[in-house]
Amino acid sequence: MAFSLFGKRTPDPEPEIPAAAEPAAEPKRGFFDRMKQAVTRTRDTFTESISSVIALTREIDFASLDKLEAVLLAADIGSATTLLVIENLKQRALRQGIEGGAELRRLLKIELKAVLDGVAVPVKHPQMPPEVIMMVGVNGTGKTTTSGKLAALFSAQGNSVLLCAADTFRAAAIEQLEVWASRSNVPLIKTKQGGDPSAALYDACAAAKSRGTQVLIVDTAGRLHTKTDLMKELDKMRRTAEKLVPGAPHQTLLVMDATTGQNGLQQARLFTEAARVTGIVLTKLDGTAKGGIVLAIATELRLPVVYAGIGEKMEDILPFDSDSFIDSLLE
Ligand SMILES: Nc1nc2c(ncn2[C@@H]2O[C@H](COP(=O)(O)OP(=O)(O)OP(=O)(O)O)[C@@H](O)[C@H]2O)c(=O)[nH]1
Repeated sequence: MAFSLFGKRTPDPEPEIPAAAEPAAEPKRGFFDRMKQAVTRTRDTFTESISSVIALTREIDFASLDKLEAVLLAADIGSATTLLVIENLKQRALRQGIEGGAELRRLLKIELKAVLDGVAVPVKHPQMPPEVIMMVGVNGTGKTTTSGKLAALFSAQGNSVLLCAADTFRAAAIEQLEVWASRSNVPLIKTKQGGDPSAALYDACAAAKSRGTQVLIVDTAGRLHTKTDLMKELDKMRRTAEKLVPGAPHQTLLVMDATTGQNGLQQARLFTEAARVTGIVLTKLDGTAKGGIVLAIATELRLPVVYAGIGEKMEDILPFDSDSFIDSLLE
């Protein structure tokens, strides 16, 4: 993956936004290593709780699977996922037996991957640029940061990118996005605080079309108001975008904070009902033991996690991949 985007470094006008790493400061780690590092705390908790079952050398019986069920229920993977996985393992045990802990671990990995792969949806990229990506979600989940990181990532992959600051509710969000834009050398369209987000989006769509820009990333406001208001605002934005760009927004990414665990799911539901969400960006996967929420998202929201935020720096974003995630969780 091309993460070689840190040659240029602009001075930091806003100290609260962590600076991108210097090329020499971070050794180039592979994708898997970065995912593994990010889920360290989740893995530690998970491994510790299931170790007594996984360590068994005798054939796995229903009592062991009930024990596994109890520890999975206590983890953040959610009850629906747990019940599904345990039921499948019990069927398997009945049919052909499960030799011991090592075999159980292998089967558990297969089951958990199947949960994630069951909701993977291919993105419908537009035939003509721009591809419009709208970022939605509750305050503080990391929408602005993620918009900046994605702009840098897509641009490093050779795409022309435009950022749109449609979070006109919080003045600092516009300034924050400006910093990210200048860091990644990506142009930005904004309006003043309190302005109409749809007006900013209209200008951005028009600019992206006339400039032949490939990707337009739209940072929206994250305030949690009533579902009706939220729907109205997001609907208006969608209609505005579609007027100028057929099929826009092509992706609506809901940004969720992994540290909020199961609580975040409830708020996420509001957005999935109000905006036609196509995928999840799960931020702050680093430093939380609640990474198992990825599985609850799949079972309960029926949406794929498409990117994972693994830190505060510009390069701290990974395209999500179920194999790397589950292999990192259950080495
Ligand atoms: N550790 C870590 N911190 C993150 C990550 N993503 C975002 N953050 C931090 O989370 C905080 C909130 O991020 P913002 O991007 O301002 O959140 P927002 O959703 O745009 O907030 P509003 O504009 O109020 O809606 C910032 O301090 C970010 O640096 C991540 O993947 N890991």
